[in-house]
Amino acid sequence: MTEGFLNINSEIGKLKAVLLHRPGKELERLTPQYLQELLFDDIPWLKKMREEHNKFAKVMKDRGCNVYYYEELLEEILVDKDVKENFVKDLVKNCNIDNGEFEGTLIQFLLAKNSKDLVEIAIVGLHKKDFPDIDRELHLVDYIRVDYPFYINPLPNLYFTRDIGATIGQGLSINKMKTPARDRETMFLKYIYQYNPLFKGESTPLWYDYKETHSIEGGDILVLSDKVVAIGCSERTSAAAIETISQRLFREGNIEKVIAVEIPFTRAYMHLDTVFTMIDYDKFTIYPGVEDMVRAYELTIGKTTPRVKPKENLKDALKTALGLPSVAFIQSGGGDEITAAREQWNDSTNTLAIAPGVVITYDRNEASNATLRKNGIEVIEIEGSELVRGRGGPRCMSMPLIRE
Ligand SMILES: NC(=[NH2+])NCCC[C@H](N)C(=O)O
Repeated sequence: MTEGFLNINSEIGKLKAVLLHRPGKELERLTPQYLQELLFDDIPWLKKMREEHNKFAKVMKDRGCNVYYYEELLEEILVDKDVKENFVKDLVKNCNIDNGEFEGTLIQFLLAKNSKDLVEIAIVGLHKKDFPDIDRELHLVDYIRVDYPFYINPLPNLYFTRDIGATIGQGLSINKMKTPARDRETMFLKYIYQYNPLFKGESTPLWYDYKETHSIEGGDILVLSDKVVAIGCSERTSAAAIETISQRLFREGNIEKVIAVEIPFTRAYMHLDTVFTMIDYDKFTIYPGVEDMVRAYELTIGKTTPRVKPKENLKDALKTALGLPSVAFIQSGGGDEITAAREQWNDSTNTLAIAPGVVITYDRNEASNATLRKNGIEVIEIEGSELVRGRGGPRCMSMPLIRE
């Protein structure tokens, strides 16, 4: 088997390649009416957001990391006629048009676009007013959805590339998202995985597929070492998915232990990485508000499903699984309850380690950043006034592909 491209054996090894998506016009399709459905709490200002995102990418590039863009990888594969045809059909199928005749018209409309424009529509969406006014017989569904603005929904959450897929070892998990708002994002990743030569499909094991039943999202997946993965059991990631992926990692990969971390099922803590991230070999940052609420379970290989052993607490579970004499939990928020809660909402604990003890964070989380520095961590701050409005930080906005 040829060497694959992907390689992630830790959360903290020097970051060499990462997958991002630069926020685009899909963000300008957010309106108050559809905020909740599209998983936003506020409407960002795109121009500023893109500036912030460019700086985020630059910080990583300056430290020797290759930055790949989702939209570019997708564009590259769509120059192939057959891939494009399948892609367009899948795209339209995903839109629940419920009108076979119109579906055909839409497919022809999209096939006539070049790769760049097609990717743009696939991400930004297709507003009804951007579709040529054709004479067609209206079906019941057209009357019923007359007020709904889109034929193809926008994907404003795509810049949170973390959640869509997760590199574990040399393989990839193409995640099954919990909500329809993000479904299509993972379908795109599957196309990239299958057809972009970068991913060398045949030498990259697939740990999970977006077509499976139970949801799992990348914000819950933390690769702690070449043998240990932590997976949050959360509002977004189900216990059943954790069992399925764990058993595969044990059987077909090098992973020996999975620590399932049960966190409260609520929007503020949607994924494990919104309250807990790894920042050095033996250091983690954690939101103090959840420390007593999380429960940890150790999963190891079983006959058909993994064996599950409840652990005393998270710290203990990490210490034994990683074989460390001790692990340090650095509490976010600088010791004040109100500050900690406010900064957690603004992703203070969603740090992205780009090397052991070196993390990228939002500058706005002043108290949490100061605490990290006091604990010997190098903190690289980026501005995130607009980026944060989608409820995600540097970790959510990045999907690591290669770490040293
Ligand atoms: N890994 C993360 N914490 N991602 C945050 C994703 C935020 C996004 N608006 C969502 O609700 O899906």
